[in-house]
Amino acid sequence: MRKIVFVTGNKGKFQEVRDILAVRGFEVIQNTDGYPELQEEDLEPIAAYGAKLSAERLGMPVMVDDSGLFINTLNGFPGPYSAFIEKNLGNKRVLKIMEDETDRSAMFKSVIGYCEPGGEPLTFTGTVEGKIAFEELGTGGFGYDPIFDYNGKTFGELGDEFKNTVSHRRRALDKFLEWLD
Ligand SMILES: O=P(O)(O)OP(=O)(O)OP(=O)(O)OC[C@H]1O[C@@H](n2cnc3c(O)ncnc32)[C@H](O)[C@@H]1O
Ligand SMILES: [Mg+2]
Repeated sequence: MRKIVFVTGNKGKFQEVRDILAVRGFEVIQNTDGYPELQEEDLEPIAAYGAKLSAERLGMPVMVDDSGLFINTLNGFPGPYSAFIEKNLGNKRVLKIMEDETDRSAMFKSVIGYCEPGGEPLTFTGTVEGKIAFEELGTGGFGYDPIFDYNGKTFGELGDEFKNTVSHRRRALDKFLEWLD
């Protein structure tokens, strides 16, 4: 089994990456040392910086995952601020902001950053389109999953096993694995 270190403090992300990569013959080891997240307009530079910094600090190849929810009618908000908004407002307040909006289209995006010590960071991006639900539904997943509607059911309702076949994270990891091979 090939081993890979994943720097993240997010248990939900770790479990998904672990499950998706296990099937492909990887053992994923979580490292919770963290890295300062740049304030950027998009996720790629945040993931690249986090991967580079972590690879040098730990002295081994590492991966990170910077992800977020982009709501079209809010010009992509919360996007790179997704963690901050999740923590400080939460799903109920996001639903409140979206209360009177008819365009509910949204996108989840995941950027996997990978770097080896002394090397340049690489990024692999995956997205999935959906809609902001009108209420929180389901107990699966984590974070924004209960309000992210994918073809009529939320990721919270659909559960991890299904989510992992179509998610932004799965799509980003597919690209990463293709590159690794
Ligand atoms: O330690 P790190 O990896 O940075 O963990 P984090 O939770 O801070 O993660 P991000 O900086 O990437 O912020 C992304 C936010 O979006 C949420 N999120 C990311 N992927 C998600 C997914 O697949 N489903 C639901 N919410 C998600 C996540 O819970 C965070 O609040
Ligand atoms: Mg974070």
